[in-house]
Amino acid sequence: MSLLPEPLTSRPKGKNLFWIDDFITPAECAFVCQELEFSFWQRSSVIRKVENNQIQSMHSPTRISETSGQEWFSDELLDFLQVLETRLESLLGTSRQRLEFWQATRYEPGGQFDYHHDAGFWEDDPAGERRHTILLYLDTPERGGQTHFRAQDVSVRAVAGRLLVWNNLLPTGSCNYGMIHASTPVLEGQKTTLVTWERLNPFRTEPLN
Ligand SMILES: O=C(O)CCC(=O)C(=O)O
Ligand SMILES: [Fe+2]
Repeated sequence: MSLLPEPLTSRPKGKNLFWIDDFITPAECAFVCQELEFSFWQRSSVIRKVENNQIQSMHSPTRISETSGQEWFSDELLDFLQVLETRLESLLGTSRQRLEFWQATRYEPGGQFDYHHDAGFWEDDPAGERRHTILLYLDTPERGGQTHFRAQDVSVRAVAGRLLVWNNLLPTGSCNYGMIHASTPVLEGQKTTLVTWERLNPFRTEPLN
């Protein structure tokens, strides 16, 4: 008999999203947060389409948080991500080659990410659109910080160890604008996440480490 809690999957009917509690253990959450403490954090950016369908990454008052990209992660954290990706490959039936590089995000009280779409920018990219968003909550803010899908009327609480996955695309492969979502303001405590996106085609040309 295992003493670890059984992972519990919640899948609201017809909503293109699900979450799994205890996808990683409290000890793993603590380990990742500790490794991230000494990572290099920068103000988070948003993606916009500008003239000629060009994509630009820019700072915006609609996103108040800090981001640390995988290029800043410690070797120990990269080793853990290998284990995590193996779990994700079997969960989603995908290959890690399709995953973008990981980003950590942290929100302090007042931090938020206003309503936006994760897809709709990469129809002409060789790696294709962002099919799935894969979001892992690493800590549990006392108040606020839910991921809110306003057109789906679904709000998911940030709980340490919870994995949230949603599909950004319609069956045709184009952006499902019904998956518009936000990270609602953190009101008390801190919210830290790890996020990646599964593209339709291979994204990584080199191994992780
Ligand atoms: O942190 C969240 O709850 C949502 C994050 C998000 O939407 C994103 O990183 O694209
Ligand atoms: Fe998003």
